[in-house]
Amino acid sequence: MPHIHVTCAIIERNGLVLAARRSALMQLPLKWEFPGGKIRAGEDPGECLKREIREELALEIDIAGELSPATHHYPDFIVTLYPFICKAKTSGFKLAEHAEAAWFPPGELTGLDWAEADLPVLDAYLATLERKS
Ligand SMILES: Nc1nc2c([nH]c(=O)n2[C@@H]2O[C@H](COP(=O)(O)OP(=O)(O)OP(=O)(O)O)[C@@H](O)[C@H]2O)c(=O)[nH]1
Repeated sequence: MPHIHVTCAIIERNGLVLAARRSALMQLPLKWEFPGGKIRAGEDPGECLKREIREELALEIDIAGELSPATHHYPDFIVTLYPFICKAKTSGFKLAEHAEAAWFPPGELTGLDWAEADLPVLDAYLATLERKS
């Protein structure tokens, strides 16, 4: 079974968080995710993430922190997500691959239909916000 290693970005700006919806043509069609992508051989995960966010959303980010990696077994592949908490330098983005993307108040994120691997990541992120408040 293939095991892929994927960075993903929890991008914050003005108290909102960016979530993106996979296109109908992608794996896990129409599921919401934290945008990112596969780490290339020898690539630094943070650099991978900045590259992916630039390619997919034309957005520049700064990395502010990271959460523990989370491994999930889908029926046909295993993914380990490497989640980073990021700050967007601007609010505007341009979709290159996703069906849609939008800025959400953190409390609304749990209402989205997430890729299963993201659920523990979302919980861990929301827990960091609880600890801050
Ligand atoms: N980017 C991203 N992928 C996720 C998340 N959760 C999750 O299960 N995945 C899965 O991890 C894989 C990442 O693939 P991708 O298609 O986003 O990565 P990529 O841009 O490097 O792909 P490519 O090189 O095939 O174009 C997909 O199978 C996707 O369904 C997530 O939060 N973000």
